[in-house]
Amino acid sequence: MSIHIAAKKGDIAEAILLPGDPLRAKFIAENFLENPVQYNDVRNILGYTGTYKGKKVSVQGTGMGIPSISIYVNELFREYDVKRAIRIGTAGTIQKDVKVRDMVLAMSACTDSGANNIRFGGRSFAPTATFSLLKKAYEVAVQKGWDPKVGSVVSSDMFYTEDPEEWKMWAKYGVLGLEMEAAELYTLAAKYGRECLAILTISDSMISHEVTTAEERQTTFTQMMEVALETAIS
Ligand SMILES: O=P(O)(O)O[C@H]1O[C@H](CO)[C@@H](O)[C@H]1O
Ligand SMILES: O=c1cc[nH]c(=O)[nH]1
Repeated sequence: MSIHIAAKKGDIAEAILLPGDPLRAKFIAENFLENPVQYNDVRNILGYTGTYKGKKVSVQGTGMGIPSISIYVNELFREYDVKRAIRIGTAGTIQKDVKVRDMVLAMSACTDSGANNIRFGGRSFAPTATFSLLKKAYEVAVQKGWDPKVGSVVSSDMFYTEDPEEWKMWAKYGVLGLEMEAAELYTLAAKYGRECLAILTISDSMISHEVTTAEERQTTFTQMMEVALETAIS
């Protein structure tokens, strides 16, 4: 047991998928894993372990934002020996050629978060995905006939920014989309020497203002789930 996860050592696989939404974790467990067992319901942050194509995989919600994912990933790395952590999240597009429902593989994650300012005393760390996972996820997606976009995202502390046009500054620098957790996952993976990747589905557009429903975000972004599971067991 850790403070926020009610699992015994060994209950959680070395490879884990990390959606922000705990109900996305439940959906994956119920629709993709064989013999899923729920190991966590503390704070309704649901966690499950099962097998995928015969290999042990876990999936667990992280909640929204860097402080929340930081708690779960710290505990998963320190107390459960998780070795491979793949975030599967949603993001807002800030580029015209990245459309709603597109898949984004986050090669790197910029951030405005206070977390890395505290850690690095104002110096700038470059949170980066593990190349072998990025390569595998890209190959799986392409092999399935999908068209993943690869590039940087920004993990922001603010969903509702003071300046609603702030995203344009990131867009000018080629950043593909907005989300709220990848930079912390990548930073902690670097600290603990683990593998990490964030696979995102575009759920809304800052440019066209197109949005998807909560139901869609929970249950229909299955391409990234499949790519994440194939990458997790590779
Ligand atoms: O869909 P998830 O994984 O929660 O990811 C995105 O959605 C939430 C905001 O709606 C933030 O957590 C953001 O990173
Ligand atoms: O953090 C997020 C997630 C989805 N869409 C956004 O605009 N921001």
